[in-house]
Amino acid sequence: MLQQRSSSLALALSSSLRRSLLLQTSSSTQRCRRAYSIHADASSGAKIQDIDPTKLSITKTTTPKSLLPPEELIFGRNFTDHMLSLEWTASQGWLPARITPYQNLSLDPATCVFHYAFECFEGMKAYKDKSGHIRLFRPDKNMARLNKSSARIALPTFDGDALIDLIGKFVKLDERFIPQARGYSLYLRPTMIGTQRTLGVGPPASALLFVIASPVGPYYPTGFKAVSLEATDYAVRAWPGGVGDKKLGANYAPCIVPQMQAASRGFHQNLWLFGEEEYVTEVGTMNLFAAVKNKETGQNELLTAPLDGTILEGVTRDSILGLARERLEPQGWKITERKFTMKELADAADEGRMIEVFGAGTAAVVSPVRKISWRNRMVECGLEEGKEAGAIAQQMKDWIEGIQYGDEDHTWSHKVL
Ligand SMILES: Cc1ncc(COP(=O)(O)O)c(C=O)c1O
Repeated sequence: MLQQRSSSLALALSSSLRRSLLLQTSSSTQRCRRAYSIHADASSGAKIQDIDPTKLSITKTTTPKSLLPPEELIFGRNFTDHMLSLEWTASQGWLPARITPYQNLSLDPATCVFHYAFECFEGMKAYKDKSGHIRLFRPDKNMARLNKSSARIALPTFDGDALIDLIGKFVKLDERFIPQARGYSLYLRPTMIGTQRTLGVGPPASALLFVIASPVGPYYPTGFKAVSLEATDYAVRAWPGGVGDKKLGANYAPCIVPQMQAASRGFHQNLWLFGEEEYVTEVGTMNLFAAVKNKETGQNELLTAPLDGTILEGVTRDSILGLARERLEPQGWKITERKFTMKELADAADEGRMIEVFGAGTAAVVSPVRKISWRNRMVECGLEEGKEAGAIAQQMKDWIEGIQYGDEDHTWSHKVL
């Protein structure tokens, strides 16, 4: 029945978009410029529309889904009743947004997203606070990152505040899917794809931005479980001048085989190193933090790799750095964004200077690391026997969740009105 419903509701691209797909538009260079500078075109008087939230149309589902018991929620498997969609064409800009029942997309097999990976996405969450209000966590950061990602692959940019407004309306409509309990949230997946029907390699003249939502439970339902990592030295995820700092789907598929290889040897995730120096970069879908005692000064130092283009600019990473500078620095901690090597971590472990290591990302907030396999040895990451998290990881999770769930009033928490 589900299948029947999906196919009968297959999302047809609007007739205006179809028309524009048929039009042979101006030269690739011109289209590329438009994709990168949509706002400039709008301000110069051309009829290129940015997103206008007031033009939203809503078609509600006639077959609402039943809610799963919260303990049965599995990340990314179940979705809410509706989805938000916006089409873009090079000639018109952003067409009015639509909230419709959650449904299949119907795309020609020649659509450029299938051939040349014109796809970028975001991962963010909506939370219910104690008073029942919906809150988004730093959605402006996700909008800025999506704009950077889309611009890099010649997809259109957009007004981030306007999309936050629309996402708020979408989340409000599907609000019953957000359980009002600590640890639960609604995972939001804004996604943009190139929809031009062509095998020609060039900037897409049309795009689709859609947002779907999946209710999720706590990442660690029974408390933290520290993970073990395998440092990958035979493959690289990203390189200087590349696109590792953009959230492109094309960055993720090539990471699965090294991840599977690490899993086959009993590790939860692989840790991406870079270069002959074996700089520590990031893990799967998380940035990495290490707390060590500085060799020269003996000062406690919280380290993470710098934003040099080879790691994703994580919202959680930025939040941890902000909170650490505000709340740990006054306690004597040094907070550092710099390149550091796997050898430095191994030396810290060998010399009793390792305090703790943890991953940071939207899914888990923080993920404590017990050990890292590197060059046929195991680097222990400072967790005491029987402990699953260090004090800094625990403190960061508490601070960030306190803001996400509205226990602490903070400018990072965006209340959906
Ligand atoms: C490669 C990668 N690094 C880091 C992160 C963490 O980013 P954020 O904190 O914005 O979720 C993610 C998750 O989106 C990711 O996919």
